[in-house]
Amino acid sequence: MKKSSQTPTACLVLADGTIFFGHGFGAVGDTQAELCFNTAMTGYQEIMTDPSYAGQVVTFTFPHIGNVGVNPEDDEAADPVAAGMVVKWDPTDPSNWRAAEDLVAWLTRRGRIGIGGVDTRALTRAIRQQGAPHVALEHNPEGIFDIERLVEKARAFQGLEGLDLAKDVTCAQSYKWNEMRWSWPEGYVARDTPGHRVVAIDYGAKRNILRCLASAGCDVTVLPATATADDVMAHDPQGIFLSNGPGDPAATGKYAVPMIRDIMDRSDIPVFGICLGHQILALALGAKTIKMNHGHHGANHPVKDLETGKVEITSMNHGFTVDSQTLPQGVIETHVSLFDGSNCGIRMRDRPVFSVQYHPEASPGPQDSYYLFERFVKAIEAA
Ligand SMILES: NC(=O)CC[C@H](N)C(=O)O
Repeated sequence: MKKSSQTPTACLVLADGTIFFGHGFGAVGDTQAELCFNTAMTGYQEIMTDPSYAGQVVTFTFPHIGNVGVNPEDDEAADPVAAGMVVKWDPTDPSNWRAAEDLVAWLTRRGRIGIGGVDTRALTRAIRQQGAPHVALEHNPEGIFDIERLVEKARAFQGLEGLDLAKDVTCAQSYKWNEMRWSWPEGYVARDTPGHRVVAIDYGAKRNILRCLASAGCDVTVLPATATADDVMAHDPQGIFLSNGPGDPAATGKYAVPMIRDIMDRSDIPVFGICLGHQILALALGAKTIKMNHGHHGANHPVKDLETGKVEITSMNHGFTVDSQTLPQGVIETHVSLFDGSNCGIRMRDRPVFSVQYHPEASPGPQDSYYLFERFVKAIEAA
């Protein structure tokens, strides 16, 4: 482990005035955000580059962060999106054949702040008790902190409720996606088909989702979040995919929700949504979404498929949830979380339209849910 100085060089301040001092690493400066915790034991790079983490600082409950370094293949987006990271142990030097760079150099180069030496158990308990707090995080090698200013900064953070971040992280222009997965879950192979025309709406799409769609046999065209139904239909799609993404799903109510309603009024095209895409689809069908206390972020969340009785271990990252009490007639709840009973999947009774709250692309995480990509392709083939 790298030697760490005794003087605190970073400071995490919660809006209620609680202070955690630690060792700064990565970029120097400060940031304000909502604080969450992630329980995954692998995948810190994928987590930091998942666009759904915009506006959030991530506390890693697993202490070995930095041990496998970072590499260009594991980026889920062009740049890290999470505002910062909180860890228990200072990042170690990497020891892995895939490492192209060490985490600290990567964070510094890419402008993201880290704090090490934090009691992440105490912090995680605080997050569970208070609900995801608003925080300010500063890294200052001089070790001089204006705590009052940081408390004010934390309090001034608007919070994710009502915040539309999907339009900030979406692509500027449409593009084709051709890359496949690097490897396949047991029992699956890449489909060598001419490819079904799929339009993927990018609300902050993770690259591995697009890889999974391509690997399952989709010819993927990615469109920006604000694409209209006309823009989508101009591609003559056989399937429509709604991606994951950051912020409050209800805040996309002016563009994404009406676009999906419009598409469903005009056609019977199969629709598949993941995470934010799931929430936006639920809103379009007439349900409501609500903010959770501290959300679900990890790679170990058990989900029950209510139609088969099977339990999947899933990867999750969400702070909002679909209120299953508000699902309208004709929309079936297909999956629930075995942690808290919250909604994890829906489908329309009489149309090939379905979505899940969790991340079947498993990046990082278990591969149990890959079957959903195949289900989407089979729905396209049956349509
Ligand atoms: N991963 C996601 O797509 C997150 C969806 C949404 N921003 C939430 O936090 O619930």
